[in-house]
Amino acid sequence: MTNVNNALINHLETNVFPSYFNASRWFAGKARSQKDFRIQHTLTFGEFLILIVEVSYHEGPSELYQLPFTEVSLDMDIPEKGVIEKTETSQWIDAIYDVQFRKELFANIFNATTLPSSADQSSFLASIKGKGLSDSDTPENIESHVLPVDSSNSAMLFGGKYFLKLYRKLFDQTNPEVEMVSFLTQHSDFKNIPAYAGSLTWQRTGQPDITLGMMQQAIRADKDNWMLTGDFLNDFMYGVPNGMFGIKEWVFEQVTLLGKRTGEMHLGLFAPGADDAFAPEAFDDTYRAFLLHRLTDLLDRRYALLIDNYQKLDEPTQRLAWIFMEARELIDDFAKEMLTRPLDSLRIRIHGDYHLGQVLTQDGDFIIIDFEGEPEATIAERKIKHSPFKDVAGMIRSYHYAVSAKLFESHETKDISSEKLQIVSDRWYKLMRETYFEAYLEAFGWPHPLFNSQHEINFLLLFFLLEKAVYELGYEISYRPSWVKIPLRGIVEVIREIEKLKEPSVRISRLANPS
Ligand SMILES: Nc1ncnc2c1ncn2[C@@H]1O[C@H](COP(=O)(O)OP(=O)(O)O)[C@@H](O)[C@H]1O
Ligand SMILES: O=P(O)(O)O[C@H]1O[C@H](CO)[C@@H](O[C@H]2O[C@H](CO)[C@@H](O)[C@H](O)[C@H]2O)[C@H](O)[C@H]1O
Repeated sequence: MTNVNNALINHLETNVFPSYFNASRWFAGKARSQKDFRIQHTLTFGEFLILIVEVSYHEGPSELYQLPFTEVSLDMDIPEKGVIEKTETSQWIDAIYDVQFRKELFANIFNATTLPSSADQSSFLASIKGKGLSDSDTPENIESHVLPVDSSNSAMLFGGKYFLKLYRKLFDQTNPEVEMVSFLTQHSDFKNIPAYAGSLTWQRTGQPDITLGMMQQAIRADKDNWMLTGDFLNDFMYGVPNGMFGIKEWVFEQVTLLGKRTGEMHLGLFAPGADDAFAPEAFDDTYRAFLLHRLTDLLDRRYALLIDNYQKLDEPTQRLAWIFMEARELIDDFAKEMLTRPLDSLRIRIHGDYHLGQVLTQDGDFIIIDFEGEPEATIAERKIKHSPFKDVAGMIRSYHYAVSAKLFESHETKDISSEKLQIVSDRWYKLMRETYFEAYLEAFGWPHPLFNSQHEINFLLLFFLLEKAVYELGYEISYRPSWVKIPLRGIVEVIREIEKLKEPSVRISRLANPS
């Protein structure tokens, strides 16, 4: 049984965790000024411990992280990233690298066990078994390994059939992903997600449950849709230098299928008879004010970021940035319409961070993953119901990203003028957007309570396209400065569409060619 005394706790907090956490891919606080690392709870899980570590910062809210913990002998082969500390006699490791810990996780979910995790019985580790876990996959002989997926969480595979995601940064609530995946698996006909197989929750008396992990059926994915769309574009791009605009019928079929699956996902989430967490809601005043506030706040932050980084941008990107800055009033006026427009469409729980990378391809069909919601949003925001057009806008933006990234960054097109590339890229994007969107609406047999009229459809789609592109601008400035022009082009495109809705006299002048 793993044991930690006060001296060890102190040592870990002071001497070990600052460097260990900062070297871990899953730690989200690397760029923040860290104050301290404190083991807030040590939860007993069979022979193992799960440490709940609070990281506090000099500014902003603190964060909670989960670190499974155990001591093993020095001769046990542990990947470097799993070794928390080596002593002369043993090594302290992240317990996910111990086969016994993984067995314990699987067995607890399989048996839907609830274990006391503190001596005073005030907290429990409760496992739930989902419909996707077969009774015949008994824990005794199940093989397991940690997946090399290096992201903000850790992942394990059991018997080649079950994928378990262990959440690292914890929310003080049930993770939205568990709510979404279990709802779709257990209360809808939607089949294009990996079925929910179970979860592990930390339960505390008088406080909200905290999700520690979720298990789903494993997907043998050939690739994700970002890669698939890249293949479409590689094919398309060969014709471009020869003045050919050719898209294979197969591409339209795949984009149509994605529109259909997206529609079916939203139909699965449209559940008028469901309880409060999933029942559709109206565009009431509080929600409208929330949306406006969110967009205005995002715009303020993005304008500030753009000004701070303006000198680092190349000239064509600076020109796009200018169009965006000049259009602030137009954008603000458009955004304010959210308060006053008649909107009878309904809103529901949605994916929340929907893009081509979140759709895997398997056996010629699509499987949708990663329902955790938008990384920048708070946990409460991630559970808010939205128009499903927020997801649709996310996917449309993704097609725009795919074609922009390919045509403007590839060797094959380097001798073509940016004006010409812009025309070709716009044409490809519009065709995909239209194909995807038509197939999406078709899945509902429009009209539908989620999309009340063509006016509402146009307005909501434009609103969420704008919001998404403005969100992406921040993501690119922070992580991929050479791609800043992609969301800026997306913003300019929305500006042009807003202009079209206005009288010609208030159209702003085109300061530059958006290239
Ligand atoms: N059910 C699954 N089966 C197999 N692999 C999966 C499954 N779900 C996700 N993956 C793989 O793990 C990666 C990370 O999953 P994701 O849900 O995006 O986690 P994160 O939010 O930590 O990035 C995906 O890109 C995919 O390659
Ligand atoms: O890591 P997540 O999948 O949660 O999402 C974040 O990273 C995405 C990039 O990996 C980012 O997506 C943006 O870039 C994609 C291409 O790399 C593009 O397909 C998306 O349309 C675009 O939004 C996403 O915004 C961010 O939340």
